[in-house]
Amino acid sequence: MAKIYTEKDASLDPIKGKRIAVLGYGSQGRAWALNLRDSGLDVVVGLERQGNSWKQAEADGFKPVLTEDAVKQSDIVIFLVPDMVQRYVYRERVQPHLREGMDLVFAHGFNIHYKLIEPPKTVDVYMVAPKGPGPTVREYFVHGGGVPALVAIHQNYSGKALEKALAIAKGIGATRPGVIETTFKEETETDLIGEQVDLVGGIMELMRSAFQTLVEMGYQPEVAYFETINEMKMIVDIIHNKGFYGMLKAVSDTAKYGGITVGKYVINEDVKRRMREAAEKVRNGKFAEEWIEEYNRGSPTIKQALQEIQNSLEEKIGNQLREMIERGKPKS
Ligand SMILES: NC(=O)c1ccc[n+]([C@@H]2O[C@H](COP(=O)([O-])OP(=O)(O)OC[C@H]3O[C@@H](n4cnc5c(N)ncnc54)[C@H](O)[C@@H]3O)[C@@H](O)[C@H]2O)c1
Ligand SMILES: CC(C)(O)[C@@H](O)C(=O)O
Ligand SMILES: [Mg+2]
Ligand SMILES: [Mg+2]
Repeated sequence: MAKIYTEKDASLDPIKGKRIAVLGYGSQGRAWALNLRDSGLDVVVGLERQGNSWKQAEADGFKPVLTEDAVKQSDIVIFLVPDMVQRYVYRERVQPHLREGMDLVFAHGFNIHYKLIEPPKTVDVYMVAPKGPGPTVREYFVHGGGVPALVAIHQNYSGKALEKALAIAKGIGATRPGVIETTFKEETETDLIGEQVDLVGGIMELMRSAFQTLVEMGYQPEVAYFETINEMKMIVDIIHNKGFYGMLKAVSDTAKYGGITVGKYVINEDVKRRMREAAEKVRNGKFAEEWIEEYNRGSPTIKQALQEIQNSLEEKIGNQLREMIERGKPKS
């Protein structure tokens, strides 16, 4: 059984009075900086230059400073810049100012697990990895909840790394639901595998393939959009609240029978074999190598795919229907 920590196991005391540098003010950076500040902690936002993130941080009431100035004045440094950028930020802005006893904190284990960053033994290195997108980390916190997270310790120089990881988790709201103890290896590999085969890649291509199938068969794209893409949230919300059994209870017997039989026919052993292949590429480091190379070439695959998706029929139809979709959303 996994070790789960909740509010009663965590205190802010181990990090009270310490200054926390949040490096990056994007998806997670903004959520963490705001949540930690609202939890009464001393946060400074560190950024590379005066761009959009800088303006956003100022609009939220922070006084951002350059990355290395944030590092110099802080005890705890949280890496919330993109994974591919972290090793450069570490090498150029963090490492030269590292002091014995400082903490390096990650929201995902990529750079530590694949040894792109190798900190000295005299600092604590730990992770608090929210299991949800940054804007949700903020939204749940504001409404009194929190997104569950994983915590892991890579280096425990002080002997207090777990207490501090739990304090950060509490500060962002994650101990309200609970946090699970893991390792950098388990978090990194499961996070990458999950987002590839399921959360990001799998679900998107499942929905797009279903949409395209209906349209290619001559059905109206608007009808196809509501059927294969828009309704997904409603079904997933029921799974989220009540599990698969609860979802199957909520749909018709016709949908139950069709779903149970055809689901396994479409998402078959062959699909699972490919999931396993993708997972092995994460485990043996091939995916990391491939992603680093893509990033070093200027991320052409990402750029091309974003353009293709933006111009796709499903996206255009979705944008056309967005007003209608918005009108139907609950008002409170
Ligand atoms: N996005 C998520 O919901 C999510 C969820 C869990 C964990 N994480 C992890 O959190 C970390 C941050 O990811 P994110 O998605 O929030 O990042 P992001 O892409 O939203 O980060 C953007 C921030 O990084 C800065 N930045 C971008 N390029 C930079 C560069 N070249 N040099 C310096 N700063 C640069 C931007 O100015 C901005 O402030 C990653 O380790 C990621 O794996 C993200
Ligand atoms: C939000 C996700 C997909 O769970 C996260 O892992 C990320 O990398 O953005
Ligand atoms: Mg991820
Ligand atoms: Mg994730």
